Amino acid sequence: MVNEKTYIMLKPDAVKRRLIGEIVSRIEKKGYQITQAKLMTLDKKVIAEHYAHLLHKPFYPNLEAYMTSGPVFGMVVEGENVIAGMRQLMGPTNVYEALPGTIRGDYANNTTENIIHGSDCKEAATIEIKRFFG
Ligand SMILES: Nc1ncnc2c1ncn2[C@@H]1O[C@H](COP(=O)(O)OP(=O)(O)OP(=O)(O)O)[C@@H](O)[C@H]1O
Repeated sequence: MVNEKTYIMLKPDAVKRRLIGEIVSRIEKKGYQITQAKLMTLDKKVIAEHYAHLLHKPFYPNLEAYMTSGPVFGMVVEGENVIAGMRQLMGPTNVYEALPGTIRGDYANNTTENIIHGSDCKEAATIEIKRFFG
C-alpha cells in the first residue's frame, strides 16, 4: 500500500475536444486525488526533453507538431499504486489495442493523438513532476 504520485497530461486533442472535465471525473471516481493542475502551452524544447527516447523515430515530427498544437492540461495525481493504476485506466499506447472502458479505448482512434500521458515508473514520475511543476 504505497501512496504514490504520478504526472498525468491531457494532450491537446483532449483539451480541444472539451474532454478535461470528463477525464478528470474518471480519475476522481477511481479514488485518486488531483493535487496540482494547470493548462500550459508547451514548446519544442520541452517536448524534445519529454520524448527524448523518441527523437529518432519517423513519427517524431508529427508527435512534436501535435504536442505543440494547443494547450495541454498537466496534473499531479496521487493515490495508492497510482502509477500502474493510471496506466491501466489509460489503456495501451497503441489505440487499436486499447479496449473500450479505458480512456484511450473510449476517446482515441489514432496512436499519435491518444488523449493522455501518464508516467510509466516512479523515476519518470519524479522527473516529469519536476519538469512540468518545478
Ligand atoms: N508507433 C507510433 N506511431 C505514432 N505515434 C506514436 C507511436 N508510438 C508512440 N507514439 C506517440 O508518442 C507518444 C509517446 O510514446 P511512448 O512510447 O512513450 O508511449 P507512452 O508512454 O504510452 O506515451 P506517453 O509517454 O504519451 O504516455 C505516444 O503517446 C504517442 O502519442
